[in-house]
Amino acid sequence: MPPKAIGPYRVLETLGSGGAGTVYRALDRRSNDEVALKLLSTGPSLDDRAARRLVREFETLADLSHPNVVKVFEAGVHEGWPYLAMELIEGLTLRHYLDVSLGGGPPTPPPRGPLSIRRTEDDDFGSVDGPDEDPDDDSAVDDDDGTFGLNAFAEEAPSEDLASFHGGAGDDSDSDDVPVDPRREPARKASPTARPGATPPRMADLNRPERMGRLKDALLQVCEALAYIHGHGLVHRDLKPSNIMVDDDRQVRLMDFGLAKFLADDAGITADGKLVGTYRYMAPEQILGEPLDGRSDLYSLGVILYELMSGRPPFDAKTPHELWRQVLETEAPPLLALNLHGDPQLARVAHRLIRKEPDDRFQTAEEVYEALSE
Ligand SMILES: Nc1ncnc2c1ncn2[C@@H]1O[C@H](COP(=O)(O)OP(=O)(O)OP(=O)(O)O)[C@@H](O)[C@H]1O
Repeated sequence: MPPKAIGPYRVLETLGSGGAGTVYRALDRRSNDEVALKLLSTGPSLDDRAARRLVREFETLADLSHPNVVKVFEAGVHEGWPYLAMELIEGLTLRHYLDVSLGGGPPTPPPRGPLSIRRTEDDDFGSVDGPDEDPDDDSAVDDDDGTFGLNAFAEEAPSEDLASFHGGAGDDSDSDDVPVDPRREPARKASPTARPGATPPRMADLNRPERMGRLKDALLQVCEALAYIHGHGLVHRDLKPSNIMVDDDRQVRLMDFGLAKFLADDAGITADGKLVGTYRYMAPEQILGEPLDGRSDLYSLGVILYELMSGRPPFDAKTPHELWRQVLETEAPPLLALNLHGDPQLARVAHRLIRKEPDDRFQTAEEVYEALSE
């Protein structure tokens, strides 16, 4: 049962839950405006000092204003748990917006005018209707036939407990002060990722011009948002498809910005030893607990692009340990080997974004924007 009220907000319904808490549709009783209210269920225990820090950090965010960054209104504390009031987005997360496994994705929005962002004249966003595909054809075939597995679009649970990778309860090793050490053997598998009942889409579905147009359009807007926050000296730290929402007008909003930083220290580790972020999208330097900058977000953007183009993440493993090994040591399979008819320019952009060394990636979101526009 959701709470009836949180601070000055009346809770109307539950919108969804994630690793860090639950999001409600709520009414601000002071203004009668509807907001999205995120009640965090993880994080520091909120003594007075932590509560002051929460309010201070989110005051900074509330000052930010960009059409592609979700507006944060205020932060508060409800029965010891922090909450954030933010702009209510009527739309879908990027994953669902581009999900072809549910019978072709959401209804095609009507064509709209140019976005408020820069765009080159020859951008090709494809026809709105796309080529004829049989929506009933859900034949499950394997990767060799050009489709991908059931768990291709799923995400892992974030904030896995590092202690669980250190040999379990009997392990008295230095788990408290070791941020992330991929050489350690994990004690258990990563959370299950398959989405029950999902039908593997075909590569032809992934490559539909209408879908590729939506993907490119959304990513250009993500670049705008990243350029803005990086320009303010901030790093998102947990960029992934579920933290990107697309509203009914196809306007993208970057979500959960600032949360990872609030929940963790500079190395991305929480007070109780958890790594904040979502493994699949983490840059090598983030896994290693090294200092992050905007290029770490660009790595995450590359994973998103690779995954949404090929139907599988660049590094796919059953355990965090194996995933970290791959991210640190191996090269991702060529995207165009997985998706023979994928867009070569977008594939090049994805591969450059997921380079291991930040210096070898695109250096700014503006550069990525330009490359996506070519
Ligand atoms: N501002 C918002 N407006 C409308 N719906 C929202 C908003 N923020 C979140 N939601 C909805 O609530 C769901 C849960 O969001 P939440 O941020 O808790 O989870 P997540 O991003 O999927 O995972 P995590 O917190 O682990 O990163 C989202 O998938 C989205 O559908």
